[in-house]
Order: sequence, then C-alpha cells, then structure tokens
Amino acid sequence: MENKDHNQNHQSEDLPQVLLLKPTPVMAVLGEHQFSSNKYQFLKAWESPLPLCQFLTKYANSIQAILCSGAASVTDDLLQLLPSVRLVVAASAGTNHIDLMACCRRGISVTNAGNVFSDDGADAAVGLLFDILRKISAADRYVRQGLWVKKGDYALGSKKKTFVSYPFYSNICELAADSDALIICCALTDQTRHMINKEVLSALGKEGVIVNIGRGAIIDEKELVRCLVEGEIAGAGLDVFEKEPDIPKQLLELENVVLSPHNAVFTPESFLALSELVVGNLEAFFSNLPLLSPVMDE
Ligand SMILES: O=CC(=O)O
Repeated sequence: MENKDHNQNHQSEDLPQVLLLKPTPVMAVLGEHQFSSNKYQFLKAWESPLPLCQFLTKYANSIQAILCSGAASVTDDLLQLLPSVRLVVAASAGTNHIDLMACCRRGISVTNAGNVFSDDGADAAVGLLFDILRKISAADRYVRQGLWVKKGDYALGSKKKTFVSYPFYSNICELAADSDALIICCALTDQTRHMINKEVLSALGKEGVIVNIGRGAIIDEKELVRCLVEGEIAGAGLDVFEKEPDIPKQLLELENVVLSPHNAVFTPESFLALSELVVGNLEAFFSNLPLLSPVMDE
C-alpha cells in the first residue's frame, strides 16, 4: 500500500526507538552489517506518509535516541518535541548541525564519529594539496581538451620539499604569513566561523594555497573567491562550501581550484569503522556503559 508507514512494525514495538530524520550515507553500511540486528527500531521519518510534525508527535514519547548526519539539524525545537530523547549519535566528525547547548540543558548525551575519519580525511587533504601544487586536475583537463597538441607543453607546477617543523602560532595571520599552504580541518564553531578572512588570505599571499576539508563557513567564501579571481592567493583545494551543494559559479571556471563534493572521508574503510562506532555507541548507551566517542556525556 502506497501510504503505509514502513516504520510501523509490531514485532519491534519493545525495541529502543532510534529516529533518523534523513537518510545518512552510513546507513548503507549499517544495513549490511547491523541494521538487521533487531536490537533497535530505526524510525525513518522520510518513509512515513505523515507530515514530519505528526510523525514526531506519534513517536514523541518513545524515541530515545537520534542518529543524524549533517543533512538534518538537531535543533532545540526538535528536541522540545521529543522529551524521551537521551542520546544523539552524529554519523560525522562535525557536530555543527547539533544544538549542543540545547542537548546539554536537556541532559542529552552526544557522540560523533570520533577519529574514524582522520586517516582518510588527511589523505584527501594531502591529495587536494598535491593536486593544486602539481596542477594534476588542470593538466588532465589540458590533455582532454586537446590543448597539449594545439598549444604544446603545460605550464610548470611546483612543490617545495624543504624540511618541515611545526611551531605553534596563536595568531592565524602570522601562521598564514609563514605558510605556503593552509589546510583547514578544524570544527565549525562560533569561534572558527569565517576565521579565514580577508586578512588571513592576504597574509597567505600570492604564492599561498589553501585546502579545506573542515566546513565551508570556516572560510569567508566571498573573500576566497575574490582572492582566487584576483590572484591574491595561488590556489585552493575545496571539499566543503558555505551553502552545499551550491558553490559559487566563479570557482568552476578557475584553473587553480580543485573541487570535491564533501566526500573527503567517503571510503569503504571509513564507513565500516563509522557503522561499528555508531552501533557501539547505541549498545553502550542502552547497556549503561561508557559511550565510545562522547562529545557530551550526561
Ligand atoms: O564532514 C564530515 C564529518 O564531519 O564527518
């Protein structure tokens, strides 16, 4: 029947209910490994014919946990509707889509992806950096467009291989001024929003490149585009953007920019580790054991 609420499964009535507001990529892996474990009733809001508000009201007093990715925000208003929620499991390292203060006020624990994405995130950032410095994608386009035949050899790339040490900088402008490349991989918070602004980009300078695998809004994107267009910095490798999936059109036309669709950590290995962590957190929570990757443990 078209209008059936697939969440209504009498056999699972006694299982702890875990709300999913939107599909999260980890579900594909969870599906293979754990979804069929029959330990939880996963309520998929998008599969219900009910409007979201009615759906939430129907299960308001029984949903104990929320599993979410960045695609769906966990706001104070949402939590207000779900008084039985005691755990929010983020299927991401970033928690900027979760109102942490509201969770704290309501005594709700929060977990995230811990460090399961660290290796693949680092690989992707270095990949973007090499691509920008050695113009790999741009040279690929050059060959595909037949320009090698028509115009001859491609412009030189560069990659310094000097000894690297890691001094600490408390001032981001000084850090940028002393760096050839800035790799942004921190969380988006009130403190880091637009942390990379006009001053920082101009301190990075004409030879400098920037890679962002954190969150788009850590960089003032308008300024970044302006600096790239006007040659005030040398290039950018960007996995994240301020208004995903929309990206500024000018970026598409720039040869010194490498773009990827917020997929820096999308590997089978990361997702398998994430699915195990998500299930591990749910199991720990419902067995009253310490959470595996707490952001906030109430
Ligand atoms: O962007 C990915 C994450 O936060 O895990």
